[in-house]
Amino acid sequence: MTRDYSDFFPPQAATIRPPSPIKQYGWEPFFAQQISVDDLSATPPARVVEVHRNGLHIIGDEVEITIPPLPDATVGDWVLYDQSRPNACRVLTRKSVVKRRAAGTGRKIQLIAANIDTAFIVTSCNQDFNVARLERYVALAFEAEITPVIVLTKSDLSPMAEPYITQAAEVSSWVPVVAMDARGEEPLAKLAPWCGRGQTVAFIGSSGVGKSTLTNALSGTDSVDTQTIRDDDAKGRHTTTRRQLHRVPSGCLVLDTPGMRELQLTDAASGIEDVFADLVALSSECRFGDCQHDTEPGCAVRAAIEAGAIDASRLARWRKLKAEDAFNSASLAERKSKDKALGKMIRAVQKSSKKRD
Ligand SMILES: Nc1nc2c(ncn2[C@@H]2O[C@H](COP(=O)(O)OP(=O)(O)OP(=O)(O)O)[C@@H](O)[C@H]2O)c(=O)[nH]1
Ligand SMILES: [Zn+2]
Repeated sequence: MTRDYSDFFPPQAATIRPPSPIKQYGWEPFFAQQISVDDLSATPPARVVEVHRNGLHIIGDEVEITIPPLPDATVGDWVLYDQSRPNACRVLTRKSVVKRRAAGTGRKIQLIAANIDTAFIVTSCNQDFNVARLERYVALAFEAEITPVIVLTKSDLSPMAEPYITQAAEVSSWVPVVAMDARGEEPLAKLAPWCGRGQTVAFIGSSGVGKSTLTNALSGTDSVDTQTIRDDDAKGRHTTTRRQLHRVPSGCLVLDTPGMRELQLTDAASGIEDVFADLVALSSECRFGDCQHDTEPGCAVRAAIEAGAIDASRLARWRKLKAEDAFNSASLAERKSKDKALGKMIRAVQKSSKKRD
């Protein structure tokens, strides 16, 4: 009898080879279940890792190529690469998508990025810290179906980071808060839970809060600023054209697109409801279904404020965010309409946003 000793030997090289490119780029069952085995061999999946003016750079298993732009694809999308008709590649259903409305006529929806798993909402422990802004970004992430994480940088500069952490934690009980000095080793360890292999992350926040510093910390380099590709645009100004996913040593993919940094609140009604879920729940107990929580009798929201259970400023911020969203989401025609209520609300929002940033 021959005995099988194979269990005593180390695994064969073949079984420990690195994951396939698509796994490294975040391929997972959510996408796999959208395609048949036939699709898989005829039109292999590939991820859009970079968008530039004349095409989309895609990477898959044994595929790395630039294809013509597809009207409904953006950075982060998975496409089924059709070699014979590259300009007709199918875009797979997304796990998440960030969009915005273009300025100007038509206010068409523009896709910013797809299939982001985690949005790191970055602010610093100093005068940049602003609860209303955090709520706005968290609402955007919820709306886009992205996991938000609040990152407080410059904890080394503030003798008292604790009050900032407490306030950030009050934004939503669903959103973790991590504080750090973005310049050292801390980011790698503290962001690790969201930065595993194939995870796609993005940094959102105002200028100067440390987004590039954090990106460099994950990359283990200080190359982000210097690597930015800049093109002269028609007006002779320098604008960055880079919209790309880059892989970092931990195996996660960091999205770097200027559009992510300048997000407006648009079409985010349900994201706002999620951030203010406590107020939404209370509203359902108001006597009137359309209660404005103003002077109406039987208002559960005002009762909670009077009882000290919620802060009046939180109600004010909820209203402002809803108004801002309604304004930004309105079509041009709606904006021009003579609807007095909308006009009044728009003026109020414009006035308050001038004060804000
Ligand atoms: N002391 C300290 N400085 C930091 C920290 N994070 C960032 N900085 C510094 O703050 C400055 C701005 O950081 P950036 O990473 O360029 O900020 P950014 O968010 O990428 O800014 P934009 O590119 O303008 O959007 C740099 O000089 C950083 O070194 C931190 O945690 N502690
Ligand atoms: Zn009410």
